[in-house]
Amino acid sequence: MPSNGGPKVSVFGASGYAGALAAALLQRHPHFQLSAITSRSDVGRRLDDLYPRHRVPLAMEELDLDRHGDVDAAIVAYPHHAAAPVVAGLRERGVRVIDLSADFRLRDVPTYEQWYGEHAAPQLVEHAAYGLPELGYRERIQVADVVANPGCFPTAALLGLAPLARAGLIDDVVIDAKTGVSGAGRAATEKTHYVTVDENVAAYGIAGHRHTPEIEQELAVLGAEVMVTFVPHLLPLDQGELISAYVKPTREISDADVRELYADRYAHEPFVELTDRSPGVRDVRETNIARITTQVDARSGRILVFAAIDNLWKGTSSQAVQNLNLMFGYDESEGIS
Ligand SMILES: NC(=O)C1=CN([C@@H]2O[C@H](COP(=O)(O)OP(=O)(O)OC[C@H]3O[C@@H](n4cnc5c(N)ncnc54)[C@H](OP(=O)(O)O)[C@@H]3O)[C@@H](O)[C@H]2O)C=CC1
Ligand SMILES: CC(=O)N[C@@H](CCC(=O)OP(=O)(O)O)C(=O)O
Repeated sequence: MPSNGGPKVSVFGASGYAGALAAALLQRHPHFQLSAITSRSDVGRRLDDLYPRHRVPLAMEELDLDRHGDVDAAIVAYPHHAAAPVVAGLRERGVRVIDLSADFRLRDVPTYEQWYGEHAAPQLVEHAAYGLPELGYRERIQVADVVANPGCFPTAALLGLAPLARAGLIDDVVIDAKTGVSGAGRAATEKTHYVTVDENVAAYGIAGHRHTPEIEQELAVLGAEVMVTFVPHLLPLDQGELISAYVKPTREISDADVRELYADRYAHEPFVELTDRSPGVRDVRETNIARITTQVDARSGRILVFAAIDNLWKGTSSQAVQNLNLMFGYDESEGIS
């Protein structure tokens, strides 16, 4: 364990894909000290035994809020519902928290309960900052005690659509998304079984994926009050995510003007890459980068937007470290460039 004197951070749920990567990024971070990692089913097991490539030589411990809460910050990498009570316990101990689950992303508790069921810590919702810095949340994240790290699909979709939303250009939008299997977490199910996924591609969550209200909430904040059609597809990839968005614009706009809008909006964003080439998931693999391209379809007048991210990096764990950097006053690229 490094003792570089920087803020101490615990990672809860380190045996999962997101928690393990968060621990690995913190382990080699120039400022933070990875203090402890926890799990329920892998207590005593070293993380570099479970995930050798992450090279974190620490054993996972059983959660003890008093001991593991004696830190400056924590990353909670639990599933939704399980996260909220632990986030509340950490806040009672004064720990600043980044929650990777969906528990604090939706600002309206009834909307959360409609999509996820009963909320275990509704009193904390109004205190959470939405952890997508590029959407204009940097100042809120810097002072936040709870940061709700966005969902992976909302990260890609919102980064792809934000310039259009801010410009009042979205009349209607369909978001078609593709994801690798690691997005479903470590537990194997029929949906993620090799035999189901290999050589296959299929839509899921068709009747309404739970990321839909999160995307709508943030588009509305940016000025686009739209009902979104969002359909994800599962591909035989481990990591990576691509969204293809089809926007009916509120007014006619040229391809050059759309490109200029994006270039202006993202000119100073270290983690947004604009490209003329259709972005692929391999272009952003194991990076905190969102790679985006736009194209106006001259025939239909629709604006087409493509955005690729790595679901475990910008979609989750490296974005969490980006947020942690902001919360503790470091350059937001530290440890994730
Ligand atoms: N994978 C991805 O691409 C993304 C994930 N996220 C979110 O990040 C969080 C973690 O995801 P991911 O790592 O993929 O999931 P995993 O299923 O891989 O890991 C979940 C972790 O939480 C622990 N856990 C599971 N159930 C409970 C429980 N009831 N109480 C306490 N701990 C529990 C698990 O270990 P153990 O059972 O040993 O305790 C494990 O450490 C989730 O909220 C997910 O939605 C967000 C964006 C993208
Ligand atoms: C392949 C797969 O199942 N992916 C997940 C997305 C994971 C994620 O980003 O979302 P949360 O943090 O909101 O769980 C899903 O569609 O639910």
